[in-house]
Amino acid sequence: MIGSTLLELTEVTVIGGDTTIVDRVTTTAAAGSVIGLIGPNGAGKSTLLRTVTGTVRPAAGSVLIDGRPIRGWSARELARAVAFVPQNTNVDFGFTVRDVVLMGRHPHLGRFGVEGPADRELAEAALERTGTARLADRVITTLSGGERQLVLIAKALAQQPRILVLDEPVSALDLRHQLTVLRLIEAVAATGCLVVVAIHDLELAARCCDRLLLLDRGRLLADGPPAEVLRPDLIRAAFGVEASVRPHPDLNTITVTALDAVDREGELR
Ligand SMILES: Nc1ncnc2c1ncn2[C@@H]1O[C@H](COP(=O)(O)OP(=O)(O)OP(=O)(O)O)[C@@H](O)[C@H]1O
Repeated sequence: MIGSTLLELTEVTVIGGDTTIVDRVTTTAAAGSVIGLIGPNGAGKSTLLRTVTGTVRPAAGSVLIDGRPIRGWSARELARAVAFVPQNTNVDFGFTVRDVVLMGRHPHLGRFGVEGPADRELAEAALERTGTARLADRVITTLSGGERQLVLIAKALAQQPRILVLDEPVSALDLRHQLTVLRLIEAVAATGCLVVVAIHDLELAARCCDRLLLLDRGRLLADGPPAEVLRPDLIRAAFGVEASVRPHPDLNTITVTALDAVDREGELR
């Protein structure tokens, strides 16, 4: 169930070199909802996600969690509230999968940093939920890209965050594992967690997100339910493609098919 506002971005602006990477983005997101971040390569999706995880500091604007600016939060406080699954799954050399998932518990451990039985149980549960329990004793560097992606999702689940931030979580996954992650996202949101996910697959985005934010060259071009954002004119303006957008024949969702590349400097700007 969608709850009250948990995350508020106000006029968030990020500058890199002499480029404005994120340009005055304002939005809010409620606990228990799934927010999808879509847009072309280089639109600023990862950068915007990293303003929520606190790893990128906006040049202007504010990021609030629970009404409090995260600028003043300690790294540990932030890590308790926000879990991040990055796009490039660089992993810690030599650790087993179980060790990596247990690391998700670190922000919650006491002064001596020792995991207890409850932490181990949460890690095992996260391994089960992501279908990675059979890999638990493997060294993470020996896993395939998709397996690694699932393990990092397991680590984030073990963290029990209030906000789960995922950057392209299904990019390396086969159809079945994409569904696994889709269901996990739904299940995590049902527990009251806010899920913010950057995703290129517009059909998956439509299926799993309550709301989509369409970013284009750092600017928020649209913010609303999937059916309102995945319109041919908006897709043309952001992605530079003519697209066919149709109701799905079997499911209560929509299909998006790119037909032709067109000039991106379209009618919307
Ligand atoms: N430190 C920086 N200095 C200059 N430009 C940067 C810097 N960091 C990122 N950029 C640029 O900002 C733009 C947005 O990058 P970002 O990774 O946020 O995009 P994205 O929407 O996640 O893209 P993709 O879909 O390709 O992952 C890119 O053009 C990138 O090259």
